[in-house]
Amino acid sequence: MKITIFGVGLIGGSLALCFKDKPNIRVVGHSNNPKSVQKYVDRKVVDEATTSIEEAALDADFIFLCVPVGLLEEYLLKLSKLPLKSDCIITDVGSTKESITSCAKSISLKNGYFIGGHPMAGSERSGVDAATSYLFENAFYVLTPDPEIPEHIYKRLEDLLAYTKSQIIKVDASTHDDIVGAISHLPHIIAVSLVNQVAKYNDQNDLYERLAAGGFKDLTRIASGDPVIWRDILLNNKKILLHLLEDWQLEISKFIELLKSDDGQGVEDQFKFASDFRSKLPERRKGVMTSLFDVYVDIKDHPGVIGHITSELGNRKISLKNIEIIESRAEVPGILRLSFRSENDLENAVELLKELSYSVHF
Ligand SMILES: NC(=O)c1ccc[n+]([C@@H]2O[C@H](COP(=O)([O-])OP(=O)(O)OC[C@H]3O[C@@H](n4cnc5c(N)ncnc54)[C@H](O)[C@@H]3O)[C@@H](O)[C@H]2O)c1
Ligand SMILES: O=C(O)C(=O)C[C@]1(C(=O)O)C=C[C@@H](O)C=C1
Repeated sequence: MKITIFGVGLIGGSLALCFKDKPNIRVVGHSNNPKSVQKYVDRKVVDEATTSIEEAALDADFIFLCVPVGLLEEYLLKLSKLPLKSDCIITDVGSTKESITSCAKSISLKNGYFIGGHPMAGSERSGVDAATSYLFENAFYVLTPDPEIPEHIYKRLEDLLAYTKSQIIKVDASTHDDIVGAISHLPHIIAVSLVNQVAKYNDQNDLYERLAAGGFKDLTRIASGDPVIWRDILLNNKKILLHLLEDWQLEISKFIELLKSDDGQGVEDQFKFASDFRSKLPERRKGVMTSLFDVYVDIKDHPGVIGHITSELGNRKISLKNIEIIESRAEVPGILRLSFRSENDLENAVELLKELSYSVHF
């Protein structure tokens, strides 16, 4: 089976890694740039790579379009003019679904079928170097098949995506764009605006930058997303985003009023409502930066404490996926976030840390 990936970046590269070395699968990457083609092969992200669209598409059983949203339709049009393998499935990973699914409906693919897709996992990083086979694990993977897509074709794509260990969910394209506009695109705009607001104050006094800590960093991680990727997403979902931004202005105005009128109860109510809603969100829909299997450990500020924890874990053959110092200031206890790849590793680590009298929480 041949799987072709156009755009072997964060998402395309991660998909390639999910499929590579699986039985009877050959993964082929495409790039316009001969140096990138060589890099994909050298890094073993794909089995083969080419700069020729025709060669990449020829005989492919599945084609994944993983380029920026603004290029998806162009690629689909090019593919529609090529002789595709019978029953070839073309899918995309774009963060918006309405325009590409309408485009697919308006053109006829020779022998092929188009099914829109969007893995709800990612990161602020981009490019093939950020790709990982774990990216989609436990995340939702949205598919937006046209009602006319035969069930057995849809099933073929669903079966292949099992390699991503994601959870497939079928949603219609326009509902997808409404919801993802609110839970992904709007937050990216807010994060960027907030960072830019603070950057202006920082021009006058760089203490802003130096004091920016947990809250600011947590809220603004996504402001580091790739500018071209986000330009395309926001312009493509402009209609929905303009409504959402108007609603956002109302939310902000609410706070202006509450503060102007010293309405402490109103402020409390806003926080309480938000906290109640947030606590109901599913525990884990992870990107590469978060994990289902995390534990937080309180650590005292003395030399060797991190080494002690990691070597004790190593002695018990518990492998760490990631380690992060959340807070570390002289004389003040800090917090260590330890991430594991499996529930079993997490449980063993927690047992060990408790034995060693560390205070752990989740
Ligand atoms: N970043 C995320 O968190 C995320 C999550 C889900 C879906 N997506 C979607 O996935 C797609 C890819 O995003 P990404 O984050 O992997 O970006 P990326 O920048 O890591 O990868 C984009 C790929 O497209 C290629 N590309 C860029 N411009 C090109 C051009 N002009 N011609 C040919 N190829 C070109 C790049 O070489 C790269 O391989 C986008 O449609 C995005 O909306 C992104
Ligand atoms: O985790 C992140 O950094 C992301 O931005 C991932 C994220 C999101 O907003 O949740 C970004 C874009 C996608 O299309 C899907 C997922």
